[in-house]
Order: sequence, then structure tokens, then C-alpha cells
Amino acid sequence: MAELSLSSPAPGRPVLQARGVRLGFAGEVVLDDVSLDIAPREFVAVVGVSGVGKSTLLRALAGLLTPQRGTVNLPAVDEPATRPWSMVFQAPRLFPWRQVRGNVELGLEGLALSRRERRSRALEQLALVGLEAFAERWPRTLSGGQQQRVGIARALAVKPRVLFMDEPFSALDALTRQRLQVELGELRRRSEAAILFVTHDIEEAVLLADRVVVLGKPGEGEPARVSEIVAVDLPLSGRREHPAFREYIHRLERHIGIDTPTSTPQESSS
Ligand SMILES: Nc1ncnc2c1ncn2[C@@H]1O[C@H](COP(=O)(O)OP(=O)(O)OP(=O)(O)O)[C@@H](O)[C@H]1O
Repeated sequence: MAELSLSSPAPGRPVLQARGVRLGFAGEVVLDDVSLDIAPREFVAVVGVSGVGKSTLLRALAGLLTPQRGTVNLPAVDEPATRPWSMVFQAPRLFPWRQVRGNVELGLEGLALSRRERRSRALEQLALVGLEAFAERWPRTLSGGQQQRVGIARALAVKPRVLFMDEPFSALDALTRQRLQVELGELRRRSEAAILFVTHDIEEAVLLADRVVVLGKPGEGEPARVSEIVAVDLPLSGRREHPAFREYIHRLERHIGIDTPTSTPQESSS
């Protein structure tokens, strides 16, 4: 059996640092004592049962929610014409009255770029997601997977230090989801961004991440905390076929406390 290591904070100067974060709504504490470092270009997945607080954590790390306690340090903008972070949501959230290129250019509009630079950066990002030929199309004429690719291109166009992705593939059919997972694996090689990726799909987390953060409640009615962090010590290429791939998934499933109906008797006995 492969060595499954518990991860210490990532090495190097983090691009994002959370310390002792507590967060809640209307008197109910949802998350407590959450600390996490994300290293440059690292891919961190956050998993946990529905309603545990994954999206809340993502929004806190992006600075969209203010912690009741603790701190979040987002990267400072240290390069012109970039943004410290950007986000991809479950739905692509494209503006129907702007063509595909116009949607990608949207996030660039407040930056110090000429029209021509905005255009060429948008086209460059669309090429990265395989949609250069769709630049002048209207969003409604694209498939769900293509629209989500445009959303990813728009988020990457601002050259973020951290890209937040909140269940970006969960609304897509299984085949499209698999294709986009492969494409995201490719994209991350070419992008400078660290990625914080929320998913309820453990297989997806193990497939893509350097580390998987498990959010869990220590007891009924208690706020969620980071209950485990697993470093996925497998090569990115051919990861799904690696003999240890399923071991990581089963370990995380056991930890979260969910059944493993997908495992074959052969796998369970290994
Ligand atoms: N704006 C809000 N106001 C009040 N409660 C909220 C708000 N946003 C989230 N919550 C509550 O916080 C808890 C965590 O929600 P969150 O969306 O972060 O969970 P999640 O793990 O992302 O769930 P899922 O996997 O189902 O998307 C839930 O109990 C939810 O009802």
C-alpha cells in the first residue's frame, strides 16, 4: 500500500494564509479554528459533506466574508494588470449580451491595459481553453461545458495569484466533467495561479489536487474544522490509473464517513 502522508503546511512563502478563522451566520458558528497555507501554484481541494462549510470557507479565503475571529492574508497585488484572485462558480455566470471575448475581457476592464492588450489577452486565454474560434459567438450558442470553459478563461485572464473554484464542474454531465478535469490538469501546468477548489467529489479532488483538505464536524452541532489534510503524492499524468489512486479515495471516504459503493470487492480487499 502506498504511503499516504499527512501534510504539513506547504513549503515556500504562501500566497494565501488563514489563521484561526471562525465564521458563522445569525448566531450559528459554521467554521472554527481553520488555519491553512497555500503555496504558489499549489492546487488545494476542499472536501466534506454537504452543508459542512466548504463554500463558506472559500468565500472567507477570498475575502468575501469577514471572519468573526482569526485572519486571512490574501496576496497583495504586486504586478500591474493582474488581480490577486479570481473565481469560477458552479454556473458560468456569463453575460448574455456580451460575446464570448467580451465576457473574458470583462475582468480586465479595470486594469491598466489598452483595448488591444485586453483583446489579445482574452484571445490568448480562450486559446488555452480551446475556444479561440468561438470568440465572436454569443454565450447562448455554447454548450454548458463550453460556457464553463469561458468562465475559466475569464478568471485566468486577470492572471490571478489564487484562483478560487467553487464546484465548477458539478452542473455538467459526467463526460463533460471528465473532459474539463483533464483540461484543468493541463491548464494548471501553464498557469501561475494557485488553485483552491471546492468539490463534493472525492475522486475529482484526488485526481487534481496536491493536497486535499477535509472539513468535518468533531461532534453533532459543533462548527466544522479542518479534520485532515492529505498530500496526494502521485504523479499528475496517469494519476487515475495509478494503483494508489483508489487508496487515497477510500481513505478520504472513510475519514469523511461516507460509504464506498463504487469500490469493487477486488479493490476493497487490496
Ligand atoms: N448567507 C448565509 N446565511 C445563513 N446561513 C448560511 C449562509 N451561507 C451558508 N450558510 C449556512 O452555512 C452552512 C455551510 O454552508 P456552505 O454552503 O458553506 O456548505 P457547503 O459545504 O459548501 O455545502 P454544499 O456542499 O451543499 O454546497 C450551512 O448550514 C448553510 O445553511
